[in-house]
Amino acid sequence: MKHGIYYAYWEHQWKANYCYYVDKVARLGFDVLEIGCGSLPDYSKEQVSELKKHADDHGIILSGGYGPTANHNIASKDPKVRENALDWYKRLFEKMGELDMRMLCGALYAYWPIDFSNVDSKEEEWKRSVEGTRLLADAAAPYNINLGMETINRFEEYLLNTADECIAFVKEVGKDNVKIHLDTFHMNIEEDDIGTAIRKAGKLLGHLHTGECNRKVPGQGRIPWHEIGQALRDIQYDEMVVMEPFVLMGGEAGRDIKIWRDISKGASEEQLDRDAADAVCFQRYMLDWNR
Ligand SMILES: O=C(CO)[C@H](O)[C@H](O)[C@H](O)CO
Ligand SMILES: [Mn+2]
Repeated sequence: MKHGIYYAYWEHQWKANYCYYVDKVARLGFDVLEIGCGSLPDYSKEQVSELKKHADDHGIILSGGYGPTANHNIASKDPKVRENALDWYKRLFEKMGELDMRMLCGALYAYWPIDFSNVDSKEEEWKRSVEGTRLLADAAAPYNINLGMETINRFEEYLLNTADECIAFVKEVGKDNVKIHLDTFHMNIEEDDIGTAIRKAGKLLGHLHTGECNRKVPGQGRIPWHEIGQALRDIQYDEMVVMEPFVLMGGEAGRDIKIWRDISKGASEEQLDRDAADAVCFQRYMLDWNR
């Protein structure tokens, strides 16, 4: 099991200087840095090799998170949008390949966060999404990239809210590199039983996000970590576990994640760093059955 953190814990925008965060997370005791992929297709050769060198020098694995914008919606009603989205993802996969990135996760089956004033019937959306995801999977396969279909709560998404829905979706897509991606924050809202949801996902679970009920770092809240650790052991989960805390107001991230108060309580960067370092120790202890 590899333990990671999403860079946006420290940031307000959906892009950043990832070299800075490679250095930081290595120092704090992580194995993985998850980066926001929105800017990657436009990276120059120099930017790619600088980031790759940082990651290699620090022994950090990079994974990719992406909340697709509406114009990158692979399930859009508009065929032109779907076509442009696929082209954009192809450019992304090329850059991810150069960076040795093997996981792209998020609401890749549609876009995020959803504008609920403009939704199609779930059945129609599902059909287009299955087709679009198959195309994405074929484009990602030559680079050995797995795609994590993130199961997201009802206030942000409407296609995949529960592990059951994600299991059905992934099975229908039927591509080896399309995996289930669960997130403890979303599961806390939607699942009857978090352990059961993980066990049902079983070998199809390809990625896991962690965070408390209010998106603080793991260990500062009331998510049932023992139950999750037991379930991960039951399915012998051996992929990445990436914490995704969000505690800062403002910017694109504050708006999309809906942070309307300073959850960090004015924490300095040093304090955020200490909390992350404590959280990765906690997460290894609670979840890593193979440690
Ligand atoms: O949990 C999430 C949204 O609530 C997602 O993992 C990411 O925050 C999103 O894809 C943006 O990167
Ligand atoms: Mn998540």
